[in-house]
Amino acid sequence: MAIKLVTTAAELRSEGARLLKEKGGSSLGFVPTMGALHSGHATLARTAVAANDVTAVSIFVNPLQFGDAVDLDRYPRTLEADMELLDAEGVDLVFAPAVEEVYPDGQPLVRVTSGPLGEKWEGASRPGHFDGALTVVAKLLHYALPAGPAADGGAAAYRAYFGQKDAQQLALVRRMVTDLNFPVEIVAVPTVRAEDGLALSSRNRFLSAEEREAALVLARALRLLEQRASAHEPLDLPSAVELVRSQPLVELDYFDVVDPRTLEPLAENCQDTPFRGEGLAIIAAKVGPVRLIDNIPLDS
Ligand SMILES: Nc1ncnc2c1ncn2[C@@H]1O[C@H](COP(=O)(O)OP(=O)(O)OP(=O)(O)O)[C@@H](O)[C@H]1O
Ligand SMILES: CC(C)(CO)[C@@H](O)C(=O)[O-]
Ligand code: BAL
Repeated sequence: MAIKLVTTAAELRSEGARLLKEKGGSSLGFVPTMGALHSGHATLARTAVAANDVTAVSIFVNPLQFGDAVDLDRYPRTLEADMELLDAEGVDLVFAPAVEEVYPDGQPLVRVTSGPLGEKWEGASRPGHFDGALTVVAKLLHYALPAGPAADGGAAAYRAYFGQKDAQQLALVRRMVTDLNFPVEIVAVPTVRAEDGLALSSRNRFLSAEEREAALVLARALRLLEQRASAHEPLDLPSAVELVRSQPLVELDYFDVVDPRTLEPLAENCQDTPFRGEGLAIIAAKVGPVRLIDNIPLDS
């Protein structure tokens, strides 16, 4: 394997700098993950590798973003397989720190606050989740920041890749880097789906065959709205909600159409008038033991 595994922030820094120098490189791509990698993550890695001289991926199951200890304990950890997948995508460096490396003093006293944008939707169901996620993303972005000048003497370009599947996380990360002046470009990667439409997620493995089949209604309902939007028809959100509610194994949490940046509902656009403009249909539901989220951009 050409890929290299590092476990400390110091190693990540020195290896990153060494690789940039060795490749005469002027750009570093960084992909934060929690491991248990699937084709969605592979696409993030591939996108980063194609656009940068050096690519680093972090694998860290961040306790700070889990409210539920059971969810944290059972989160899948598959480092060996993850390394193989990333090696095949041409990733240079994997940063897989222990919890003590990231939080040497236990719980951090000072954290990033996600504000009102972090309290709605996913934040309402998982209180504190986005403060925990943004705090670790801030730390990871600092760890991976390319050191030293690029080959041409300027600063190395620094890009970080996030999936559109976690739309609220993406919107919050964008706000964080803007509001707090992080020197990194955030690149969004479209959601990768299974052939039947289910958005890939590390937690899908906990679905039984029957639950997985039932979960397809999420993507189906989103597609319905997408089709109506592109046909310039009224979205008729209530009928799409009804479709999801008709599936007994699916316990719907929320389903709405929102502004992609603020995640504020676009209520007036969802009923009887043809949909106009840009929106994002977002959905979350519990299917068996798993909380699933999905979304689809609407453009009309
Ligand atoms: N299907 C997907 N398509 C594109 N990007 C994805 C997909 N699934 C996850 N990602 C992105 O990969 C990065 C790491 O996500 P993470 O490790 O939490 O994986 P995950 O599959 O979302 O796991 P889970 O949903 O169980 O938390 C995030 O930026 C996330 O948005
Ligand atoms: C961005 C992230 C790696 C932070 O722990 C996580 O929330 C994820 O995998 O989406
Ligand atoms: N992909 C989002 C991370 C989480 O569910 O904790």
